[in-house]
Amino acid sequence: MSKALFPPGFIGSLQSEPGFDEQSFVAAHENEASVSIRLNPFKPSDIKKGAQVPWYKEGFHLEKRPSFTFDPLFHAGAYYVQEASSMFIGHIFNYIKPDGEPVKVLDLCAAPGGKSTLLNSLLSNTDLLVANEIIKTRVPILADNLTRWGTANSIVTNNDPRDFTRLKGFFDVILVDAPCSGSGMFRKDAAAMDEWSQANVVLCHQRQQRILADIYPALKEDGYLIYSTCSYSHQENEDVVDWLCTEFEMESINIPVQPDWNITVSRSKEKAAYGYRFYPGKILGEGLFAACLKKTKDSGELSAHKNSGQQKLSAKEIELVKAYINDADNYYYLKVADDWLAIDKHHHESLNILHKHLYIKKSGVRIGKIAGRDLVPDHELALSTIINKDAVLQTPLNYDKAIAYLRKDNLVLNTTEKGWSLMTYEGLALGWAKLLPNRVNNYYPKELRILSAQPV
Ligand SMILES: C[S@@+](CC[C@H](N)C(=O)[O-])C[C@H]1O[C@@H](n2cnc3c(N)ncnc32)[C@H](O)[C@@H]1O
Repeated sequence: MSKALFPPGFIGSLQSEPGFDEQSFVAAHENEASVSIRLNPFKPSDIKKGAQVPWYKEGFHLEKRPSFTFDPLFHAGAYYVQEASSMFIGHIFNYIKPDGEPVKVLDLCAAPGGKSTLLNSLLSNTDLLVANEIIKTRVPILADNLTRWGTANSIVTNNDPRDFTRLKGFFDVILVDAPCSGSGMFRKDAAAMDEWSQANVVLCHQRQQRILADIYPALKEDGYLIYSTCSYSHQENEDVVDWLCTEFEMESINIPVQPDWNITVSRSKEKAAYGYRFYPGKILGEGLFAACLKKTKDSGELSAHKNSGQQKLSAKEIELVKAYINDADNYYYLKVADDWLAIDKHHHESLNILHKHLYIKKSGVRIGKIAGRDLVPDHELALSTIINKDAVLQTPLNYDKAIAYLRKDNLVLNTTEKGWSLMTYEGLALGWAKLLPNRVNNYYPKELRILSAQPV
C-alpha cells in the first residue's frame, strides 16, 4: 500500500507518536498481514508450526495462510488464529498473576474471543473467566470459541459495562480491550481505513473513558487492569492511561520486555505511565497498544448476597449426567430449562452472584438433556476437556470423512456400533453422531457447518 492510500491526515497524525517509523511502517503495509496461531494447551495436537512468537510460548507464526476452515483441528479447538501482537496480553497476565491463589478475571470487551481464549489458557480450574460482550449478535461467536477451547471455568455474559458497577471489588484482573479507531488493523481489515478520522479518534477516546469509569468499581483493591487498543493514536492510549492514573487510584506497572522484541515502550505525558506499542515493520504482527495498572484503593465491598439456594435436582439424573464427566465430583451441576450444565465447583457462588446482576449466556459446559433414561449429549460436551471419553463411543474419522462430517453431509461409516458416538479427528473430538443399524445421523450443529467450497 502506498502512503497515498492511507486515510487523509493519518500518517501525519502518527509522526509524533512514540517509536513511529514512517518508512518501515509504510513498507510493512505493502505486505499482507502476518498469520499466526496460538495453541490450546488443553488439546495437544501435531500441528505444523513455524517460528515461535517471542513474547508468548504457545504462539507460532505461519509462513502462509492455510485454509483454516478446511482444517478439522481448527474446528476441534486445537488452536486459535490470532495475530501475534495480541498475545502480549498473555505475557502481561503471566507477569501479574499471583502464584497459587485463585483469581477471577473479566474480559469486558470479549467478542470474538481471541483474548478470552488466551486468558483462559493461563487459568487453572479454580480460576474463573467471565467473558462479556455488549453486542448481542456478537455473543454466539464468543460462546462458540470458548466452547471449542473446552474448559469448564468460564462464563459468557451479554452486558453493558455499567451493569458491572454493582459488582464492587469482584474481579482480581480486568481486561478492557477497548473498541477503538482501529488503525492497527488496516492490513487485516481495509474497511477500518474508510472509518478512520481524527474526529473518530476523539469519539473513541471519550467512549474508552466511559467504559473504564463504569468498570473501575468492579476491580478489587490490588487488582490489575489491563487496557489495550488496536490504535496508534496517543489520545486512545497514553492519554487514557494518564487519565486513569489521575482520576482514579491507579498506578502504572512496568512489564519486562526483551529489547530484541522491538516493542516500543512509551511513557505517558503526565504520569510517565508505561505503555507498550507494536508497529508492523518493527514486529511481526499487527498494531497494538497495551498497558497494565494496579488499583491501589478499595471501592467498597460487594453487598452480602443471600445464597439463592440449591436447585432441587433429581439424584438419579445427576448420577446419569456425572457418568459422562471426568473427575465428576469436581463440578457443580445445574439445570437451566432442560439442559444440564457443569461448572467447576469453585465457581458455584460466583455464578449465583453474577446471575443476580448480569445476563448469563453460557456457563461452564452444557452437558445435554435427559430423555427417559438416556442423555442426549450436547455439542459443548463433545468439545469439552471434562468429558469422560471412556463412557462414550468414539469413531475416528480420516480427513475426508471429517470434512464431510463438518459439512453435515450424510456419513457412511464402516461400523457395527450403535448409539451416540464422538466423531474424532487425530484424537480430538469434533462433535456427535448417532450410529443406527443402517445409517448415521450427523448431529454437527447446523449453524457451525462448513458451507464454502473446498479450495483446490
Ligand atoms: C477490539 S474488540 C474486542 C476483541 C476481542 N477482545 C478479541 O480479542 O477477540 C472490542 C469489542 O468491544 C465491543 N464494544 C463496542 N462498544 C462497546 C461499549 N460501549 N462497551 C463495551 N464494549 C463495547 C465490541 O462489540 C467489540 O466486540
